[in-house]
Amino acid sequence: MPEYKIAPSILSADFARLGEEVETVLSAGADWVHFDVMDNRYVPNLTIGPMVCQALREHGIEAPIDVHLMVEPVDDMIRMFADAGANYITFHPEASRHPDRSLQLIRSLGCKAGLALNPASSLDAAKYVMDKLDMILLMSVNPGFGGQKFIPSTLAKLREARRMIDASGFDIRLEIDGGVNRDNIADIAAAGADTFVAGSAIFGTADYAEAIGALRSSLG
Ligand SMILES: O=C(CO)[C@H](O)[C@H](O)COP(=O)(O)O
Repeated sequence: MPEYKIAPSILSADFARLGEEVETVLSAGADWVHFDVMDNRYVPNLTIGPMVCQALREHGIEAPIDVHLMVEPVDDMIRMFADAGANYITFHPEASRHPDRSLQLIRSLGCKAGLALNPASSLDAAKYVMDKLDMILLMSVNPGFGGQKFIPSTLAKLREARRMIDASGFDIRLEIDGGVNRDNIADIAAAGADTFVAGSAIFGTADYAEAIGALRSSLG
Protein backbone atom coordinates (compact mmCIF):
# COMPACT_ATOMS: atom_id res chain seq x y z
CA MET A 1 0.00 0.00 0.00
CA PRO A 2 1.39 3.48 -0.81
CA GLU A 3 2.41 5.77 2.02
CA TYR A 4 -0.67 7.98 1.97
CA LYS A 5 -0.42 11.59 3.13
CA ILE A 6 -3.32 13.81 4.12
CA ALA A 7 -2.62 17.49 3.62
CA PRO A 8 -5.37 19.81 4.91
CA SER A 9 -5.60 22.99 2.87
CA ILE A 10 -5.48 25.95 5.22
CA LEU A 11 -7.40 27.93 2.62
CA SER A 12 -10.51 26.71 4.45
CA ALA A 13 -9.13 27.39 7.95
CA ASP A 14 -10.09 30.35 10.12
CA PHE A 15 -7.35 32.83 9.19
CA ALA A 16 -8.03 34.87 12.32
CA ARG A 17 -6.80 31.88 14.37
CA LEU A 18 -4.39 30.29 11.90
CA GLY A 19 -1.67 29.05 14.27
CA GLU A 20 -4.24 27.38 16.51
CA GLU A 21 -6.08 25.89 13.48
CA VAL A 22 -2.86 24.36 12.14
CA GLU A 23 -1.92 22.95 15.56
CA THR A 24 -5.40 21.47 15.94
CA VAL A 25 -5.46 19.84 12.52
CA LEU A 26 -2.00 18.33 13.03
CA SER A 27 -3.00 16.95 16.44
CA ALA A 28 -6.10 15.57 14.71
CA GLY A 29 -3.88 13.39 12.51
CA ALA A 30 -2.93 15.46 9.46
CA ASP A 31 0.43 14.63 7.88
CA TRP A 32 1.25 17.88 6.07
CA VAL A 33 0.06 21.46 5.94
CA HIS A 34 -1.11 22.45 2.45
CA PHE A 35 -0.44 26.16 1.95
CA ASP A 36 -2.32 27.80 -0.95
CA VAL A 37 -0.69 30.96 -2.30
CA MET A 38 -2.82 33.09 -4.64
CA ASP A 39 -1.85 36.39 -6.24
CA ASN A 40 -4.99 37.74 -7.94
CA ARG A 41 -3.14 37.45 -11.23
CA TYR A 42 -2.61 33.76 -11.96
CA VAL A 43 -5.89 33.06 -10.14
CA PRO A 44 -8.75 35.44 -9.26
CA ASN A 45 -8.12 35.38 -5.52
CA LEU A 46 -5.56 36.65 -3.03
CA THR A 47 -4.36 34.72 0.01
CA ILE A 48 -1.18 34.44 2.03
CA GLY A 49 2.55 34.76 1.44
CA PRO A 50 5.94 33.74 2.83
CA MET A 51 5.61 35.84 6.01
CA VAL A 52 2.68 33.67 7.08
CA CYS A 53 4.67 30.51 6.35
CA GLN A 54 7.53 31.84 8.46
CA ALA A 55 5.09 32.82 11.21
CA LEU A 56 3.82 29.22 11.34
CA ARG A 57 7.40 27.98 11.74
CA GLU A 58 8.03 30.55 14.48
CA HIS A 59 4.80 29.41 16.12
CA GLY A 60 6.41 25.96 16.43
CA ILE A 61 4.83 24.11 13.51
CA GLU A 62 7.28 21.36 12.53
CA ALA A 63 5.18 19.33 10.07
CA PRO A 64 6.02 19.44 6.36
CA ILE A 65 4.64 22.58 4.71
CA ASP A 66 3.44 21.89 1.18
CA VAL A 67 3.35 25.21 -0.65
CA HIS A 68 1.14 25.41 -3.74
CA LEU A 69 2.03 28.52 -5.70
CA MET A 70 -0.87 29.87 -7.76
CA VAL A 71 1.16 32.93 -8.72
CA GLU A 72 3.05 34.22 -11.71
CA PRO A 73 5.95 34.61 -12.15
CA VAL A 74 7.23 32.02 -9.69
CA ASP A 75 10.98 32.28 -9.09
CA ASP A 76 10.99 35.10 -6.50
CA MET A 77 8.25 33.34 -4.52
CA ILE A 78 10.20 30.07 -4.69
CA ARG A 79 13.21 31.77 -3.07
CA MET A 80 11.08 33.47 -0.41
CA PHE A 81 9.15 30.33 0.52
CA ALA A 82 12.35 28.26 0.71
CA ASP A 83 13.68 30.87 3.18
CA ALA A 84 10.37 30.85 5.06
CA GLY A 85 10.55 27.12 5.83
CA ALA A 86 8.61 25.40 3.03
CA ASN A 87 9.33 21.72 2.37
CA TYR A 88 7.51 21.15 -0.92
CA ILE A 89 7.14 23.98 -3.43
CA THR A 90 4.80 23.36 -6.36
CA PHE A 91 4.03 25.73 -9.22
CA HIS A 92 2.03 25.76 -12.43
CA PRO A 93 4.28 25.33 -15.50
CA GLU A 94 2.54 28.04 -17.53
CA ALA A 95 3.34 30.54 -14.75
CA SER A 96 7.09 30.12 -15.26
CA ARG A 97 8.90 31.11 -18.44
CA HIS A 98 11.37 28.25 -17.80
CA PRO A 99 9.69 25.50 -15.77
CA ASP A 100 12.74 23.23 -15.95
CA ARG A 101 14.89 25.99 -14.47
CA SER A 102 12.31 26.76 -11.76
CA LEU A 103 12.24 23.08 -10.75
CA GLN A 104 16.02 23.08 -10.47
CA LEU A 105 15.85 26.27 -8.41
CA ILE A 106 13.50 24.62 -5.90
CA ARG A 107 15.82 21.66 -5.39
CA SER A 108 18.90 23.87 -5.24
CA LEU A 109 17.27 25.62 -2.26
CA GLY A 110 16.85 22.30 -0.45
CA CYS A 111 13.12 21.85 -1.09
CA LYS A 112 11.12 19.19 -2.91
CA ALA A 113 9.89 20.26 -6.32
CA GLY A 114 6.37 19.89 -7.66
CA LEU A 115 4.47 20.71 -10.82
CA ALA A 116 0.75 21.52 -10.65
CA LEU A 117 -1.54 20.84 -13.58
CA ASN A 118 -4.96 22.42 -14.03
CA PRO A 119 -7.96 20.31 -15.05
CA ALA A 120 -7.59 21.21 -18.75
CA SER A 121 -3.78 20.96 -18.81
CA SER A 122 -2.02 18.01 -20.35
CA LEU A 123 0.38 15.74 -18.49
CA ASP A 124 2.87 16.50 -21.25
CA ALA A 125 4.21 19.41 -19.17
CA ALA A 126 5.66 16.84 -16.78
CA LYS A 127 6.90 14.36 -19.37
CA TYR A 128 10.40 15.74 -19.97
CA VAL A 129 11.12 16.86 -16.41
CA MET A 130 10.31 13.67 -14.51
CA ASP A 131 13.90 13.48 -13.24
CA LYS A 132 13.48 16.91 -11.60
CA LEU A 133 10.14 16.21 -9.91
CA ASP A 134 9.32 15.12 -6.38
CA MET A 135 5.58 15.61 -6.86
CA ILE A 136 2.91 16.03 -9.51
CA LEU A 137 -0.18 17.85 -8.25
CA LEU A 138 -3.33 17.34 -10.29
CA MET A 139 -5.96 20.00 -9.78
CA SER A 140 -9.40 18.42 -9.66
CA VAL A 141 -11.10 21.84 -9.58
CA ASN A 142 -10.15 25.07 -11.30
CA PRO A 143 -7.70 26.82 -8.98
CA GLY A 144 -8.68 29.85 -6.95
CA PHE A 145 -11.28 28.77 -4.43
CA GLY A 146 -11.98 26.05 -1.90
CA GLY A 147 -15.27 24.23 -1.63
CA GLN A 148 -15.72 23.32 -5.32
CA LYS A 149 -16.90 19.99 -6.71
CA PHE A 150 -14.40 17.32 -7.83
CA ILE A 151 -14.17 17.15 -11.65
CA PRO A 152 -14.73 13.45 -12.51
CA SER A 153 -12.45 13.37 -15.59
CA THR A 154 -9.53 13.81 -13.18
CA LEU A 155 -9.79 10.11 -12.34
CA ALA A 156 -8.65 9.11 -15.85
CA LYS A 157 -5.89 11.70 -15.68
CA LEU A 158 -4.73 10.29 -12.33
CA ARG A 159 -4.51 6.82 -13.85
CA GLU A 160 -2.41 8.18 -16.70
CA ALA A 161 -0.16 10.12 -14.31
CA ARG A 162 0.28 7.01 -12.16
CA ARG A 163 1.39 5.02 -15.24
CA MET A 164 3.85 7.79 -16.17
CA ILE A 165 5.33 7.90 -12.68
CA ASP A 166 5.65 4.13 -12.37
CA ALA A 167 7.23 3.88 -15.83
CA SER A 168 9.71 6.65 -14.99
CA GLY A 169 11.15 4.79 -12.00
CA PHE A 170 11.48 8.09 -10.10
CA ASP A 171 10.17 8.61 -6.59
CA ILE A 172 7.39 11.12 -7.35
CA ARG A 173 4.33 11.69 -5.19
CA LEU A 174 0.96 12.10 -6.93
CA GLU A 175 -1.14 14.71 -5.18
CA ILE A 176 -4.78 15.48 -5.80
CA ASP A 177 -6.23 18.88 -4.94
CA GLY A 178 -9.85 19.97 -5.07
CA GLY A 179 -13.17 18.56 -3.95
CA VAL A 180 -11.68 15.58 -2.11
CA ASN A 181 -14.01 14.14 0.53
CA ARG A 182 -14.80 10.95 2.42
CA ASP A 183 -17.11 9.73 -0.36
CA ASN A 184 -14.67 10.02 -3.28
CA ILE A 185 -11.23 9.52 -1.70
CA ALA A 186 -11.27 5.72 -2.19
CA ASP A 187 -11.85 6.09 -5.95
CA ILE A 188 -9.16 8.79 -6.09
CA ALA A 189 -6.67 6.51 -4.35
CA ALA A 190 -7.61 3.59 -6.60
CA ALA A 191 -6.83 5.81 -9.58
CA GLY A 192 -3.30 6.33 -8.25
CA ALA A 193 -3.14 9.33 -5.92
CA ASP A 194 -1.06 8.97 -2.75
CA THR A 195 -1.29 12.52 -1.38
CA PHE A 196 -4.66 14.12 -0.67
CA VAL A 197 -5.35 17.81 -0.19
CA ALA A 198 -8.64 18.43 1.56
CA GLY A 199 -9.85 21.84 2.68
CA SER A 200 -13.58 22.08 3.26
CA ALA A 201 -13.90 18.34 3.99
CA ILE A 202 -11.78 18.93 7.10
CA PHE A 203 -11.97 22.60 8.11
CA GLY A 204 -15.65 22.74 7.21
CA THR A 205 -16.45 20.27 9.98
CA ALA A 206 -16.61 20.69 13.75
CA ASP A 207 -14.39 17.67 14.49
CA TYR A 208 -11.14 17.57 12.50
CA ALA A 209 -10.05 14.23 14.01
CA GLU A 210 -13.31 12.61 12.94
CA ALA A 211 -12.99 14.11 9.44
CA ILE A 212 -9.38 12.97 8.98
CA GLY A 213 -10.23 9.57 10.46
CA ALA A 214 -13.07 9.16 7.95
CA LEU A 215 -10.74 10.05 5.06
CA ARG A 216 -8.13 7.56 6.29
CA SER A 217 -10.59 4.77 6.90
CA SER A 218 -11.97 5.22 3.36
CA LEU A 219 -8.40 4.65 2.16
CA GLY A 220 -8.53 1.19 3.72
O1 LIG B 1 -5.95 24.82 -4.35
C1 LIG B 1 -7.07 24.95 -3.95
C2 LIG B 1 -7.99 25.85 -4.68
O2 LIG B 1 -7.31 26.46 -5.70
C3 LIG B 1 -7.52 24.27 -2.69
O3 LIG B 1 -6.41 23.61 -2.12
C4 LIG B 1 -8.56 23.25 -2.92
O4 LIG B 1 -9.65 23.72 -3.60
C5 LIG B 1 -8.90 22.54 -1.62
O5 LIG B 1 -10.12 22.92 -1.11
P1 LIG B 1 -11.38 21.94 -1.11
O6 LIG B 1 -10.92 20.64 -0.52
O7 LIG B 1 -12.38 22.65 -0.28
O8 LIG B 1 -11.79 21.76 -2.55
